[in-house]
Amino acid sequence: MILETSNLTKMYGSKTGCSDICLAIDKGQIFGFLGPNGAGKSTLVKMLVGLLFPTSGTASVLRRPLGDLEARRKTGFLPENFRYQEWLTGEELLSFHASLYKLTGEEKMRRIPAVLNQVGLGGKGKQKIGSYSKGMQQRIGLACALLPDPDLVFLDEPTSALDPLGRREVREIMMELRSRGKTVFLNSHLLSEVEMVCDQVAIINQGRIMAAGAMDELLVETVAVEMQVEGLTPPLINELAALSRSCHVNDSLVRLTLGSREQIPSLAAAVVRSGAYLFSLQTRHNSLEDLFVNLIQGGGEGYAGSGPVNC
Ligand SMILES: Nc1ncnc2c1ncn2[C@@H]1O[C@H](COP(=O)(O)OP(=O)(O)OP(=O)(O)O)[C@@H](O)[C@H]1O
Repeated sequence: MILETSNLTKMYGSKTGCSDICLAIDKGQIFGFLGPNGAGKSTLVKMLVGLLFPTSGTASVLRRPLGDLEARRKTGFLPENFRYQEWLTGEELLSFHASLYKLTGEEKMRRIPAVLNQVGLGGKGKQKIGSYSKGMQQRIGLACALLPDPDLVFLDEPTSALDPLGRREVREIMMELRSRGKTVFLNSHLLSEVEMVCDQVAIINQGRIMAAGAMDELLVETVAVEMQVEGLTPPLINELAALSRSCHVNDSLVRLTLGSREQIPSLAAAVVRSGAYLFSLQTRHNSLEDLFVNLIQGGGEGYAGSGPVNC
């Protein structure tokens, strides 16, 4: 495993940053780490890149203990709220980061133009960072993270300042990294983006992992159903709610989430038995957003696929 944590916990005094985090992430994956504001995402990433000491629990990064210098040299990190020295040019900033990574002179000469091209800043390296647009600043941050050709890269909201084309380019960069066997740990609020690129995801809320697994397994574990029913009565709504994980009624439209497709006939049977009229029943693609909203708003019935949960 490229990254493993076991009961990793961070307390800020009596306040929980994150608690009992158990993850195991394999090489060559794009791993999506999701959660609402204040859930504990940055706390976990900061522990994994060596910026915070855990209160308890253990972790290994690139098969070495937390804080190991060799592992840090092969780890890239794009923080969420970065602010680089505006008086430096893009090349000077990269050169500074290359020294921090202890790249040799030859590596510097090779990697700096390579990462500038990779993030779409080819030809812009001599411009001062103060003159960069927000999107360009995000790109130069990504270039810093990719500078050592890392085996593992943590990207905290890497596309928040980018336009749709820029977002697509960053997705392509992540996929290209994966195709070379690199591992990407992606923190993002953009669920559709995570759904497009990630192989595995974990959802965290109030410091605890609520769901984790391979993306395709998590999304088929629930079935979303929409029914058009005339003559809904409170007892019928109660019966439908009892048959489903979640049930929302708006006039004659009933939206439900089921644990499996096998439960669909019992919904139809309940409607017919009650004397109401079933005009339509359709299943719809369950998006990551559905899963996220159900878990966070529904108080969290956890799902665990065969994926990245470690304990
Ligand atoms: N330095 C700190 N001192 C005290 N509490 C902190 C500190 N940093 C974070 N917290 C608390 O820890 C919890 C997790 O915060 P964290 O920043 O890890 O969440 P997050 O998921 O990254 O949030 P966001 O998506 O808003 O960036 C929150 O309740 C936050 O208030």
